Parts: sequence; C-alpha cells; structure tokens
Amino acid sequence: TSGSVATSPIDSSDDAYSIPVSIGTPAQVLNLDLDTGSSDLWVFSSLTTASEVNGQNIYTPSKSSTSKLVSGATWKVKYGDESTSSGVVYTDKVTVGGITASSQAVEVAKTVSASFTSNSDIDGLIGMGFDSLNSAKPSAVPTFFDNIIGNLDSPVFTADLKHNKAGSYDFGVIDSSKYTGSLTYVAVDTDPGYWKFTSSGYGIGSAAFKSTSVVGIADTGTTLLYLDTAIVKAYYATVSGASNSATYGGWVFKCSATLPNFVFGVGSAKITIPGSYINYSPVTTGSSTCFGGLQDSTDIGINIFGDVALKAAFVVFDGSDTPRLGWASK
Ligand SMILES: O=C(NC1CCCCC1)N[C@H]1[C@H](O)[C@@H](N2CCCCC2)[C@@H]2OC[C@H]1O2
Repeated sequence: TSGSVATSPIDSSDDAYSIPVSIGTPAQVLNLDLDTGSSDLWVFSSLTTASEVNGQNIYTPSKSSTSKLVSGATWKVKYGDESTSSGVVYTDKVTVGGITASSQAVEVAKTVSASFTSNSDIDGLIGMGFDSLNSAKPSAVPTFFDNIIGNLDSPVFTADLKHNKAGSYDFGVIDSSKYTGSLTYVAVDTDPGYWKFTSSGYGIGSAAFKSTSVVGIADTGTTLLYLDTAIVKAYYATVSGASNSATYGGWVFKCSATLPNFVFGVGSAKITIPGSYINYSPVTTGSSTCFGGLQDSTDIGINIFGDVALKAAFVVFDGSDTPRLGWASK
C-alpha cells in the first residue's frame, strides 16, 4: 500500500505544517503537526483540562466504538522549546492519507503547556521519529510509521514542504514528479532516535562551498534552521545591519534586507535555501526588524535542519533495516 496527504503551513510564517488525521469510529478528524523530531502521537481530547483548550479540535474516545484504554499507561513529553504535554493512552483506528493503523496508540492529553493552548491550529502531534524517543510508560508504544511500515510498498515516507503553500507527505512511495535531478542518500544514526545525518558542508551566497561535516537532524517539527555559531556568524556578516540580539534571542536584521541564499551539502549534492526563506518574520507584528530563519545551535547542543531547510528540498525518510535520508532539489 501507499498513500499521500496534503500538508499546509499553519500560518504565513510557515511556523509548522499540519495534516488531517482521522481517529476512531466514526472518524474524528484532527489537524496534527507531523514531527520527525519526536515519536509520540498525542492529541487534544475530552480529557484535556478545559482551561487549556482554546479552539483546538479534540478527540473524544468515549464517542469512538473502536477506542480502548491502555490500562496503566501514561505519557509525558517535553520539547526543545520547553513546551510539554502529558496524559493517558488509548488505542484506536488511525488513518493518514488513506493508510490505516487499526490499533494505533493515541496518547490523549490531560494537560498541555501554554504554547500548545495558544496555538489553535495544532490539535496535537504525530511523531515520526524512532520508537526510542517515545515517552509512554511503563512501555513505549510504536509510532504510526512503525505500525504501517510492514504494509507499505516501500518502507519510506517523504516530505515535500513548501513556502506559504500546501505540500505533501507520501507514505510507501517515492514520487519522482515531486523533485528535480536525482536523490542523494546519506546514512542515518538512529541514536538517540532522531533522523540524524551528516551534511557535507555549506555555502553562503556566491562564496565558495566549504566542505566540512555538519551533523544534524532532519526535523519537520522545528520551524527554523539551527547551525554552528561559525556558520551563522559568517552568514549574517553578509547582511548589513544584522546583529545577534539578546533582546530577541537571536539574529535579527531589517526586514527590507536582501538575504543571500544558503547552500548545504548532502554527499556531492547541494540544496539551495533561497535567501527569502531566511527572512522568517518580524520580531513582533508590524515591526521593521525581522528574525532570521537561520539561528545558532549552541544552546541546543545539536544542529537542526528544520522547516526552513526542509522546504527547499524533497526528502525521503527511509525506515528500512538501514535507515537513511534521501535529498533532492525541486
Ligand atoms: O521544540 C521544538 N523544537 C525545538 C525548537 C527550539 C530549538 C530546539 C528544537 N519543536 C516543537 C515546536 O516548537 C512546536 N511548535 C508548536 C507551535 C507551532 C510551531 C511548532 C511543536 O510542538 C513540539 C515541536 O513542534
């Protein structure tokens, strides 16, 4: 089997990309953030503290004839941005892009942190990282990808994210009409559970490409691109008036600035991020100061190829016995 689901940016800054996910019988459709940087499928629900729900669609297990409580199971997840959620676990039928997991662990939130409450566009997350990152106790539960991989024509899913328009996630198939040239594959280190790979270097604007190993994760659930200080400083050195602002917690510049393209290497291939993708958004609504889409990864401890990078490419997440990532321009 194979399938495809449209994914849309939740706002004009491409802060996240959501997909419709059907849960239960009859179907309850929620808009979930597909996150390759985590491995819990969790949802806003009828069990979520009422004051922490603010316009999100909710999953009500008691209205689904196929829901079952997983007795004794709990979960609690904390993300890199310090957001958190926690609750209990049900199993139910889950369908994404026409592909069904008949008994998918659905982690039902009893509580969520403020940043989730304030984002009415996201009804939960569907984690597509490796099972080792799953937070369920006393035992981890498989991801949706893990549950369907055996039924897929090919053990892969692909990401075709776009700037300010709908893209797609495909499952079980690599659609060659969605990219140009050829795919270049790179090995994945699944420790501790991210899609972690080594980029072969970078280039800033028309400057010479710098061949150097840059270890990072392909993370659809992170908005921006986070890289080593030296690379980031070299990039913003080409943007007149750019500064690393303590006030705003990162590199900022005049919204009217022209930003150079940023190239990252995958093997012998090169992915070009248009400079415009690095003009992420005004620091506050209406400000003429803009926050950069490329930021420093020092405080994180790992480099993150988030949506700013991913939307410049077509990416194959290959979950075969030797996991790997395929990258192509588009
Ligand atoms: O915490 C990270 N990434 C970290 C960012 C800082 C540097 C380290 C990694 N990703 C989260 C993301 O921010 C959340 N957010 C929801 C609202 C729209 C934007 C996305 C969403 O929930 C969990 C996950 O996705």
